[in-house]
Amino acid sequence: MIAEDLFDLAPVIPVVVLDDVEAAVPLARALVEGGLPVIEVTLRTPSAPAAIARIAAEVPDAVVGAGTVVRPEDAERSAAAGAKFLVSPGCTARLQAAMVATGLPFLPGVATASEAIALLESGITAMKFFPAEAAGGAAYLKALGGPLPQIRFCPTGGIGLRNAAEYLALGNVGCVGGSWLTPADALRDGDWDRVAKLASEAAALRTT
Ligand SMILES: O=C(O)C(=O)C[C@H](O)[C@H](O)COP(=O)(O)O
Repeated sequence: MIAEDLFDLAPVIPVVVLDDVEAAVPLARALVEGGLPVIEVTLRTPSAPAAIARIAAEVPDAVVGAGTVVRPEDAERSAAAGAKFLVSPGCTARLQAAMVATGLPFLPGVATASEAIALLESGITAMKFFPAEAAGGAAYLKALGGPLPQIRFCPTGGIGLRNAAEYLALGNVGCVGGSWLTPADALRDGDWDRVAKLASEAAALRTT
């Protein structure tokens, strides 16, 4: 799998912050059932590597990756846990080298033309655009597509059902990411029906 393949699997990548590792498998099943098989588990919580491992082992239809990869060792331990892809909010040469070394597809984060060009110099054409809304939103991303049409982005940060379609309509957007599919209270209460419903609403967004 290459990073661009993630764009073809689903219009939305749920960004998951998991405290309870026991929630990982039912949560992943609910997202898959709703039509969103690509799942990003952020490394913001200590349970993330175990959650990734559980989903990789027990939910074969899910494509589980690691988010909030900010240190080289984050890339290594995510790969060891069984992550199928990596996502970072920004990128440095060291972090890029560590992600490349895993052999996994990855979406490095950028917010400016210079950051995007630096990655293009390494042949990387799939990137995360973060923080999407705060950095300028769909209008900004559309403008980047003028001089840099070869890059496809996964915008993340401030995206929800209300504005996802605006991004997905852009030619340089492969998919969008966001945490709105997995509200903290739904995870706490084990309300998997609600998660599946949010996922199916989002899965229906694909316009192409
Ligand atoms: O954790 C990471 O790797 C990030 O880079 C940031 C997340 O993608 C966003 O925080 C999700 O944004 P919201 O949907 O606005 O909650």
